[in-house]
Amino acid sequence: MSALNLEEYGAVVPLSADAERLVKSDDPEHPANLIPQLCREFYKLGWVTGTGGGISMRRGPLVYLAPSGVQKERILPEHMFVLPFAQSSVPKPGSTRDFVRVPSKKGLSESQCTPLFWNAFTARDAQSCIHTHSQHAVMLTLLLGKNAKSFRISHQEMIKGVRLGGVGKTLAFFNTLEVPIIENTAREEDLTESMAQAMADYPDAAAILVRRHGVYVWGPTWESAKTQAECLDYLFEIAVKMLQAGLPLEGDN
Ligand SMILES: CSC[C@@H](O)[C@@H](O)C(=O)COP(=O)(O)O
Ligand SMILES: [Zn+2]
Repeated sequence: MSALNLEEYGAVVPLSADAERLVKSDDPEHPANLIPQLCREFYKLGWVTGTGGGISMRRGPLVYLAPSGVQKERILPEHMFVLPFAQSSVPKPGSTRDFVRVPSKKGLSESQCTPLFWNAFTARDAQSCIHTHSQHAVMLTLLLGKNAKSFRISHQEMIKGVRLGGVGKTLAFFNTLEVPIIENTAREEDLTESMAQAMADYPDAAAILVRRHGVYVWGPTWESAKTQAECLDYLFEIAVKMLQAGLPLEGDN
């Protein structure tokens, strides 16, 4: 039987046989417990309503993923998919994926956001990535207009909660925050290449906005990804209000 070396946990876990223990833990900080709990919080913020959006986390050599198209505020630890981080290619839904653990409940498939989460894990070495359908993000992309390739804002205190590239040093009050905007596609997974390209074009960006859809935000820890998602959502919301009030997003006049 093939085995996955979980060196960090001092154990070699045989694939399939012992996989259930990957999602059973008394530790509230374990991804299998945290993902359902955070999805409940994000639901209350309007970030993951109507089944879309979510969060993925890495733990050692593994990636934890929620199921697709389910009520995200009701998912349970036993609904988690677990994939090894080391994959020969980005694990797109429907392609060959080396699951370490799949839920026994029938009809579940891993989140359609999986290859997009993977972009953050591979290009930024992020440990967690959040996808929201926040109306603040969507409304901002509409107000900025079809030709806007990015969102820029300066002179806002909450900029200080955002990190360079999402994983580096925090920005300063006098820095200008810039978040690229990509066009939406019919299927979530079809955003994979344009998100990767935007991340390459904007190495300092901490997130990617998707026009008429939402945002992807990541961080070096789940706490940092959540903090940055909150700061960015605040900035998206205030930017919407500033644009509606006819105020410039950059400068301090
Ligand atoms: C209203 S559902 C929209 C979703 O298909 C899509 O935008 C999305 O975020 C996918 O999330 P998933 O995790 O596959 O349920
Ligand atoms: Zn989405």
